[in-house]
Amino acid sequence: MSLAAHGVVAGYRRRPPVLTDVSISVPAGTIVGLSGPSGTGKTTLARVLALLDAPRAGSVSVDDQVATGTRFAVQRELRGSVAMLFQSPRASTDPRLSLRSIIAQPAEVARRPVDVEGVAARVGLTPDLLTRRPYQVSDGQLQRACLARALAQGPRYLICDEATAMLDAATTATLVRLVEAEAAAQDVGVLLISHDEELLAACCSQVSALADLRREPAGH
Ligand SMILES: Nc1ncnc2c1ncn2[C@@H]1O[C@H](COP(=O)(O)OP(=O)(O)OP(=O)(O)O)[C@@H](O)[C@H]1O
Repeated sequence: MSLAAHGVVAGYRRRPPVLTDVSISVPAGTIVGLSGPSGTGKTTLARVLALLDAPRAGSVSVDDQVATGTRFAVQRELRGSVAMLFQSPRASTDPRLSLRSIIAQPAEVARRPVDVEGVAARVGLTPDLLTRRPYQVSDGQLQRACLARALAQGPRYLICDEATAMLDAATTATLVRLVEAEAAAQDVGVLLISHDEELLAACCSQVSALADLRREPAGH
């Protein structure tokens, strides 16, 4: 059981591809680290693995089932199977919504029942915070709400793309412990993308540099 990219080629519009023949596997229940210099394509790979963007070539599979589309066009069985936690909780939340609505939204769109209080408790958000809007909570609290939103979808895999880069050391440690607990308790496979080599070494069973996942086409 794993989330896997097989020979993925991906990029933006007519520009040359950012990723060339990249393969990676994130086994269920494990935390795999991904490092690499800025601008080399980690977020691009994350978005392809999260079934948000389609690869130009190659494929993504979730528990051996190859994804046939992206977003809402992905086959029903894989919808919501990969969740993503982004770097900036403020950029990835609607400032007009309460934390309760933010957490519930993706599950509601997918017409799935969601236990907002339960999932909020799992990430350490007290009920009084659920009525607040993003500007009324700290970055750390908002990132917890984003994690709760991701978990509310019942994902089999979670991709954290520099999700702690804007948080202080103590909040980073708390968030990472929460993610570790989810991986262990729910058998969620996690891809942890970070520039922080110490963080990756501390919590990942395996760490890859993006450059090592890439095989240049023959002749290059
Ligand atoms: N929406 C987009 N349109 C066009 N080019 C893009 C877009 N997003 C990213 N790129 C380009 O693709 C390349 C890879 O970007 P990407 O964000 O995947 O790298 P990254 O390794 O995640 O970087 P960072 O560590 O800074 O987040 C960069 O050259 C970037 O400028």
